[in-house]
Amino acid sequence: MAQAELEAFKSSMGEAAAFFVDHLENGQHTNGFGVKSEDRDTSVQIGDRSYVIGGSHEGNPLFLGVQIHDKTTNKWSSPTVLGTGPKPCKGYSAIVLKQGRILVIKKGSASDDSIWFLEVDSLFVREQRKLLGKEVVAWSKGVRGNAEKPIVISGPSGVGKGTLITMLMKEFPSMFGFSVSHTTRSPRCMEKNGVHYHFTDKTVMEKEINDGKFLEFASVHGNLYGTSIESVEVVTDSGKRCILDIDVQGARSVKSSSLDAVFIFVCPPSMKELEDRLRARGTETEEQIQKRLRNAEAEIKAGKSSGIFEHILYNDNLEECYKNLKNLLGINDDAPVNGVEVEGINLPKEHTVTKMEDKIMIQETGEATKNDMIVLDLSSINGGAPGRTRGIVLDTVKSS
Ligand SMILES: Nc1ncnc2c1ncn2[C@@H]1O[C@H](COP(=O)(O)OP(=O)(O)OP(=O)(O)O)[C@@H](O)[C@H]1O
Ligand SMILES: Nc1nc2c(ncn2[C@@H]2O[C@H](COP(=O)(O)O)[C@@H](O)[C@H]2O)c(=O)[nH]1
Repeated sequence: MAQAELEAFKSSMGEAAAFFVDHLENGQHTNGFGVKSEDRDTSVQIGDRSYVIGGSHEGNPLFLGVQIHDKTTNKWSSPTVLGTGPKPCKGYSAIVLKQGRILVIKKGSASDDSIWFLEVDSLFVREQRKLLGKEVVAWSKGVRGNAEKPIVISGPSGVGKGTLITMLMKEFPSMFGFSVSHTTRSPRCMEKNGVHYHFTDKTVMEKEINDGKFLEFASVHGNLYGTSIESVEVVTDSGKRCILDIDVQGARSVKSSSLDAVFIFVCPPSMKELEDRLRARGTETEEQIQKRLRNAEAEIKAGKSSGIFEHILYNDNLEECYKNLKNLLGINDDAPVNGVEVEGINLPKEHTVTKMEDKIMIQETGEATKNDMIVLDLSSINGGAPGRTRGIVLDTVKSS
């Protein structure tokens, strides 16, 4: 589009402050068959709205921008953007999918950073829109293949969750990975930042929660704890099965999220034994021990009766409980010790994109092209914002 045409176009579309619109699509995107494959910004139209993808988000050069133009009001708006989105790059192809998603393909990017989904009217986005009372869109990174279900382990403080998880990770280091939570509590003497927890400040954590960076969070024994989306995805991306050690409130939030997990609750043999273990650990003051024991009663009740947990383990004899944990996870001596294979998606730098039902055809363009075509099968995609969109199947069709 020439500069003069662009200016005329921008004024006819209403004012988009400091946002360069390279081109806007016309009706071809409304039926889901439209394609954009030029440099810089791109846009797709869904109903009366154009979603313009490009530039930067709120002036931050590390975050790709999203703006919405509403045809009925002729107004531009900047939605709240949830999730961790792609960094801006040279150009994008975008295509409208079902269920309020836009597939965004980055041009010339690394294989683990090429496929993204912008959710504009998914279940998650609708919920967040209602919750926040404002316009919301959410990014989700596209990943090839599926991951094994994460494991959520809850139970009262001192019951032995950490001990069991450590045993599992020690015996199967390439199979399991720990989701490192954020917390506002102070580190214990042996605890390392980034290993046991991400120790953080309350204001910083609250800001990140508001920015949609957390899968769940809760106030536990007087401090704020939470699982960032990144903490889970980092483990899953490395091909390992993710383990979350979180309280019952957190487990409840995860249960109602898009993360399909296995939920395990660990019970103590008695309250007396729980108290003895907490005291023997020697990490809490008397006041904190009392607080944790008071909370334990309610947690055990909720753990047994809330319907969140499909497995209840009693940690009396440690070795026996560990064996039961391995059994319910289906780990026996014949189980493979490797995680899921992780592969990126290598896409040609210059390409055109077409859509046919659930398949996206990516055809290389340019002088050195071999005319091979990459097909992304999206018929089995699952998950989505605020986490990854998994289950992309990739095929290459060689030119004859
Ligand atoms: N079956 C068991 N028998 C005796 N002691 C145990 C048993 N399991 C764990 N312990 C001990 O109990 C203490 C508490 O265990 P652990 O720190 O793993 O609990 P936790 O559930 O992770 O607690 P928190 O929620 O506070 O992090 C530790 O000192 C641990 O060695
Ligand atoms: N909801 C969440 N609960 C969490 C998270 N990380 C840990 N926890 C729970 O907090 C208590 C106390 O832990 P401690 O390390 O201070 O002893 C324990 O029950 C954990 O399960 C989290 O990210 N979210």
